[in-house]
Amino acid sequence: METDFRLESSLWVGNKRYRALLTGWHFQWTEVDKKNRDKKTISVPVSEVVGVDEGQVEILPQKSTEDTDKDFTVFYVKRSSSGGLHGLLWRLGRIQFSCPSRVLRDQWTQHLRTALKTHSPVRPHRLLVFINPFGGKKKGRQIYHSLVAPLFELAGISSHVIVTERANHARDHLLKKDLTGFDGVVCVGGDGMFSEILHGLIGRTQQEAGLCENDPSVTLQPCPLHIGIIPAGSTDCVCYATVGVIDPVTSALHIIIGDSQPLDVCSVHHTAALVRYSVSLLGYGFYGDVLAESEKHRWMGPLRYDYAGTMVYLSNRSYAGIVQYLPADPLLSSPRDKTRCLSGCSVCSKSTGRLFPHPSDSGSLYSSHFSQFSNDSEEGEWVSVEGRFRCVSLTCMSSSCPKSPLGLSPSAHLADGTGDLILVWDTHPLGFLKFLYRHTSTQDQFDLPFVEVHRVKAVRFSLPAGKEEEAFEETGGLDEEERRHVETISRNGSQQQLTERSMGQEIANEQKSATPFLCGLCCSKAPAASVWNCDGEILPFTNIISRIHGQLVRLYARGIEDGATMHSCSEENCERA
Ligand SMILES: Nc1ncnc2c1ncn2[C@@H]1O[C@H](COP(=O)(O)OP(=O)(O)OP(=O)(O)O)[C@@H](O)[C@H]1O
Ligand SMILES: CCCCCCCCCCCCC/C=C/[C@@H](O)[C@H](CO)NC(C)=O
Ligand SMILES: [Ca+2]
Repeated sequence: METDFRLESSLWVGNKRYRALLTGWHFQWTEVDKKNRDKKTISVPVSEVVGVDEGQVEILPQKSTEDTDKDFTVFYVKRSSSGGLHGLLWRLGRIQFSCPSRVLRDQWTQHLRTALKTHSPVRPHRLLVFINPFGGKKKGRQIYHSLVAPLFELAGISSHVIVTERANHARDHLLKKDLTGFDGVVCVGGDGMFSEILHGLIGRTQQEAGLCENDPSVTLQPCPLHIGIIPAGSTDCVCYATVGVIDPVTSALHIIIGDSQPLDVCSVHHTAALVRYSVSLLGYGFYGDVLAESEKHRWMGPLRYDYAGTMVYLSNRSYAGIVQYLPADPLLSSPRDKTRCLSGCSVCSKSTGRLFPHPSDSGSLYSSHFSQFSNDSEEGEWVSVEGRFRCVSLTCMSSSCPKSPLGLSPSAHLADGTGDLILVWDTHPLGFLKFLYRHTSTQDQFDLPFVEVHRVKAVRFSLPAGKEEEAFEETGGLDEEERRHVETISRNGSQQQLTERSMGQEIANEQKSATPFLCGLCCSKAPAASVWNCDGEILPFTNIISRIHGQLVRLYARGIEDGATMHSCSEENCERA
């Protein structure tokens, strides 16, 4: 196989002579001096070659080609350090070769193109792109058209672009419209836009598979379309945690070369109905209160989270609750094992076999039906704890973000089929501050006596008996519309739920009146219940059941690259800042 693509010859770059070599998996070029001695080599995996063009090609300020008949240009991924604890920035590298003859030039371009097709079979050809024109600093359109579209064009990707006109436009399109011919869906925006795509694609896939999303025991069908995220929001946590940097060009290059990163998704249910999906944070207590408080100060922009964080911290709240969880197999990994889920993570790779067993395998951990909601299953026993909590958080991944470079749970895995449940018991204000502060450094936030972390497959939360009534009275309970909503979901399935009612802003608005913080600093009586923050949306229910679905979606990403150990960095395909 390797030898089929082998091509080696002398080529020129400007007035320097190079020996270029294409083997099956790598394209490399080595400068050769006048005495025929090798100088530096640059080696690029074929899978990271973006495109090959005849002539001398420039893409900036716009694509132009000087069609000399002995030249060709190769575009490839070039890395540079992000300078932080995190991943590597990717840039478009470009090199123009001159050949002694046109025949040799054609041989090079043909061989490179064939190698590309053979070694990068999963590259997208056609993409559906949704741009939120109002996300983040409202630069989504500009980011896409100036930084991303020229790269897609260079790589021969055709895209159908939709600029969204309202919240849930992208989600509804994915649920209802013809998606034939698309290889993937790209969102240009923040975590809220990603969540729309997530809900649209998961819903569409289950609809087509005839599966009911309401039932937490149903094994959901993984989505066939990949998701690409071009970060252009005020919070881009999913992008940061799966790519390692928030950078539109890096993300566009991951999409172009067809990188594929499976991602666990948590479904959240109330009684017999799906409420929402979550990937980064399902948080009750502190994170719920911060979101509820920040919604009241949207005009502050991204600063509202800092403001709300401070106010909620000062309000010094804790909440009573019953948390039940189904532990994951402790022999496979632990949230305190000090490992990090990096590109090529072995824990996630091993999980793939467990999550998607061959039909002939018997006795697999994940049978076709989720029997984990009963205690008599061989898959483990539910553990129950009750008390007062500062916060209860569940995350399917590390949830690293610029504020917390290692994340809510630094050793969580993107695609191992489990989530990390973090229980922060009621404690004195300084203790809680220490816990929060440790998120911003490399200090272990779990190494505190009032903090527990468990790797889990499912979680239930309920208010203690008696408190339910109290919370219901404080929040006004479910209003008539919400009751109808739940009944509708139970009767008709979640598709109707998704299309009938936006789960986002309306709920946030309705719940504003119920926001615990309203009784916050100024009143004496602390509220009995907080609200759930589900990836930045407030949930309309307190008692919930959630289940982690392993590798339910795939992103155009590869996890965080560890700059220190990157093979290609040592081969000078890396520009260190
Ligand atoms: N055209 C539109 N008009 C209004 N809202 C929209 C539009 N398109 C998308 N949205 C909604 O905007 C919300 C926020 O979008 P996004 O995540 O892209 O930006 P953000 O600035 O990071 O968000 P946040 O305000 O949550 O931090 C999403 O939940 C999405 O549903
Ligand atoms: C004294 C310093 C306190 C610093 C506290 C830092 C804690 C940061 C933890 C951030 C976790 C973010 C998890 C991601 C959540 C997203 O799903 C969601 C939507 O974008 N974002 C928010 C803010 O809810
Ligand atoms: Ca996980």
